Amino acid sequence: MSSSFLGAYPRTRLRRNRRDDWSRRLVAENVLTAGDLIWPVFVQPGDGQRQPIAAMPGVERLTIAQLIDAAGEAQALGIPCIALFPATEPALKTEDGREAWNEGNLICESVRALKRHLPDLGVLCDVALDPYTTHGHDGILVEGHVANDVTVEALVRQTLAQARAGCDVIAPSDMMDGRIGAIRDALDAAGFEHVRIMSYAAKYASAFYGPFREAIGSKRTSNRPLDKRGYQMDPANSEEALREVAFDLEEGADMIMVKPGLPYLDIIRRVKDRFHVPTYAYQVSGEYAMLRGAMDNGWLDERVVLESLMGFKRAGADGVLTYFAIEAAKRLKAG
Ligand SMILES: NCC(=O)CCC(=O)O
Ligand SMILES: [Mg+2]
Repeated sequence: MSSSFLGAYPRTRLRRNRRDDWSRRLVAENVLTAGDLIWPVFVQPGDGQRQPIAAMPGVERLTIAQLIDAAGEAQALGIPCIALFPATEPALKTEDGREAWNEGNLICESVRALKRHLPDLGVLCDVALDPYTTHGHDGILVEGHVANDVTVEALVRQTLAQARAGCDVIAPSDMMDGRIGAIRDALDAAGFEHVRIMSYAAKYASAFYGPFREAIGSKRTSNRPLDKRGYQMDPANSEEALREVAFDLEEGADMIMVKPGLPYLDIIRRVKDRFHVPTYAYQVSGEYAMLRGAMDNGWLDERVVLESLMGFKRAGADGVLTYFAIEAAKRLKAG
């Protein structure tokens, strides 16, 4: 025991700094601001009503016109960037997911509209085939397995379509080997050397993505969830996550992501300590559903939103993709 604890009472009292609001703020080690948030938004075709997502109460699919309004609100709240995910019409889905590189697809049209109306808001586009394939896998199947290299060629086509539409951040979420290098080369060759890459570098095969699949309409009709363990990481592994991140950085990633968030805070910390690069967490749909469900039932109060986001900052994340972005930014503003 250190000498400060000798005698009847401690000389060093950690509670002193906790006594008042001003000194708590003065000693705070981490801060969470709206500038740390990326807001994922689901876009739907047509010009109908906002569509609720049953497993994500409070989250709705938006038409492009509704997206522009919502994105304007996000920007006004200080959120730097939004991420777009499409609810693709079933008729447009194919074995090879070719709608992904159709320059007129819902995502490309959304990006063009956003850039026209809100040129200073960052726009991030996911790169992977799952919203566009009939089978729901992130790539092209050959003999029942997602084939790496033909999928990478498809992802490059998808990337270029999104970059031409005006996308600022390409975010490959497919976990194919070598895709970051291929995408970087293709972007540079096409004159898009300013377009950033945020790699989903350590993306785990997780059951926490369940509600997302409903949101983009790639949920299986059978009860058996789609098995993506052939390309996404095993939750048992963390050394492997460091190798994934190392390769993606070598291949040219500007920012890297760990996904899901809350059950993988240890990975964020290890990645940050090892590589010292811009690192992001994705608080995924299942994490949103857990917290939202508990709040809606009165089992947890709403402070859990900012507390969960601060957890990512403390773990070493520079920012968080979160469906709570608007709500969190409003809370931060309210103080
Ligand atoms: N590529 C994006 C996702 O898979 C999101 C998962 C989620 O929010 O559950
Ligand atoms: Mg990889």
